[in-house]
Amino acid sequence: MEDEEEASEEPTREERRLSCGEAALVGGLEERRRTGRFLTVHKRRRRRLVTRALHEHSALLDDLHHGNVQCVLERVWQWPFNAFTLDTATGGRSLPVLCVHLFHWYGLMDHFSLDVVRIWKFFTLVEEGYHSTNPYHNAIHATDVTQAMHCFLQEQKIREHLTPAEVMCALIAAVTHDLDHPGVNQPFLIATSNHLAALYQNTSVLENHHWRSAIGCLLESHLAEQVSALRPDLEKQISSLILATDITRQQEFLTRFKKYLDDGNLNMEDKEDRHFILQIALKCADISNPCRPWEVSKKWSQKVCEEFFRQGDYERQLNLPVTPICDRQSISVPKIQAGFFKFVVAPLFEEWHRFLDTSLSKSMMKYLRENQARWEAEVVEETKTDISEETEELPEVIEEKLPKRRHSVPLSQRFGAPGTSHRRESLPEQRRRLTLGPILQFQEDEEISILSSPSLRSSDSNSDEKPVSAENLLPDVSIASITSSGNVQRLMLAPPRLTRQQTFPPVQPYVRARYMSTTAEILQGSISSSSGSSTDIEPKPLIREKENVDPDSVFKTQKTIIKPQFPQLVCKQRRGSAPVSLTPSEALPARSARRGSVPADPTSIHRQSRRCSLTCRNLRHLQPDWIEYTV
Ligand SMILES: Nc1ncnc2c1ncn2[C@@H]1O[C@@H]2COP(=O)(O)O[C@H]2[C@H]1O
Ligand SMILES: [Zn+2]
Repeated sequence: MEDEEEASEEPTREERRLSCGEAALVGGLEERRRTGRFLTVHKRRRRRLVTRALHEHSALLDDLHHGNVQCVLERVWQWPFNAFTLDTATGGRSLPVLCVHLFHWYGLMDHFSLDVVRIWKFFTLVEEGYHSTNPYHNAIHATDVTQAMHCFLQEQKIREHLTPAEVMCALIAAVTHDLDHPGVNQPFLIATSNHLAALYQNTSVLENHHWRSAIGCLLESHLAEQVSALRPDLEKQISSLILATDITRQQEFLTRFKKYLDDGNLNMEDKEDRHFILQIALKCADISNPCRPWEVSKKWSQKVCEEFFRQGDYERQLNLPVTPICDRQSISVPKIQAGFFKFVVAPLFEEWHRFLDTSLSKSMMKYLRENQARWEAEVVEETKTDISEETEELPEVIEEKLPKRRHSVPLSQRFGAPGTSHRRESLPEQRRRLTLGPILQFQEDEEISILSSPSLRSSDSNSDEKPVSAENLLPDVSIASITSSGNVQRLMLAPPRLTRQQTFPPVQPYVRARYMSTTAEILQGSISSSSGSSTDIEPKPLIREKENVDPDSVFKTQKTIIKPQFPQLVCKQRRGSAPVSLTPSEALPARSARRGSVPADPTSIHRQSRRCSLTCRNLRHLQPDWIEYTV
């Protein structure tokens, strides 16, 4: 036996042909094989014991975990749905569990003869494409929006007219509508010279990226092959639905929707009108969290604000003007919510209710009003506290302070650690205009003004700062999302404790390949722009691709464009929106690179293991020059 083991340590012919990374992998497998016998014994013993236990106590045969999931899924058509509960019941896999369930429920598998394995693969890829470290834009948000969409699809006015293809598009668009969201908004990507902003010419940057990523998943899961006849229409519809979720286009859609309702000329027999209603449905689903029961709604509110505040923290650290809605030091969660509910959600849902006029729409409006009243009451409470704080101060001090910004926390705490929530009031003149959301600005006269300008607004506190550009953010920044190699070089020369922010794309090459192959398809012109929408910008080609793009060719082509800058160092980086600390001493060899948002932690082990085969397959592509580009 010893001889056998010694012999097995000799490199085989196959091993000799392997690259370094692959050899390490095979080595790992060999390691397992050697210890495998031991493990097998363990497994056998355990299995016997479990079987015996089940036999003796038949009640244990009931799969509790499965039972919980079934219980939640049975209520999936009800509006007071809690995506967090489903996520807990499914062990963090709410997205594929819900979607596969819905595909079954709608009979889409049978209708389109879809392979269940490919369906699972597709939804697993989608799930993995969401950044679990985003407080809000993660897979649970996708689950929540998909469930809302499912509720809307059940409404008679909609249901009786939809074709199976339209149902499938609506569900896919809902679940992929924020795919690979970096947790920061478009102006941030523009201000930090993210390559996505350049690729999509600063227009619907995220939404263009989301739908292309969705098509990437369809291709990689080989689901696209199964619906090849439908594919052009499918892609067109999915892209157009996702592009409609660009919140800066809210007014455009609302005006059109109102006109349809006023004129009464919506014809659900007409394909274009049905598509428009699906666009509105997805928009409503996307911002439907204020219409959920208070406990669920409040949780979403806190999560979305946490994500805004994180962005504000990044902006502060980058010396960028802090987007007012993202400034934890000057705006509170209740204020953000009260404004968002009143100026964004209510106007859309009022029209949606006018269109549906059912018990569902009544119920949503009821929750919306109740929740809105709660947030407004909290704002009043806050104001009272602020006033009482103010009156405690000496009159002359108040007088002195009046024309200035008022801070409820000492200025020294301005650069407090992310996560600490300090609220303070703005200048009196700033109070007149409540600026909400990184995108929308609400004025006191209750009009919404859409900030379509991609450039960041200047803030008074930063007006003296040097102009915003990636160049002058360096090397004194602690977070960067910089794609130019010159900047990257400068970053690397900066003091050792650098933290960098990755917004896109993930380090893991197979995911990169997926997105790149989507881009490649687009460049071939196989995906036409959606419904003539002006926001669906054809991307400037990053690379010229051959007809059938395989990951290898993508990486090779990419390499010809991007010059190596800092070998090895970024391998520790994982994908995500949260800053990832990185010091040269922490850098790992290339084979240690993992995909994700935060440094590896034990809780992510099960997810990692699911990805393992894909990671291994592409390990040889982890060339430092390519990885560096992805940061
Ligand atoms: N409860 C909320 N409060 C404030 N903003 C929200 C809330 N829910 C959704 N949003 C914003 O509305 C946007 C809709 O599109 P996204 O999901 O991309 O990003 C969302 C957030 O920026
Ligand atoms: Zn969304």
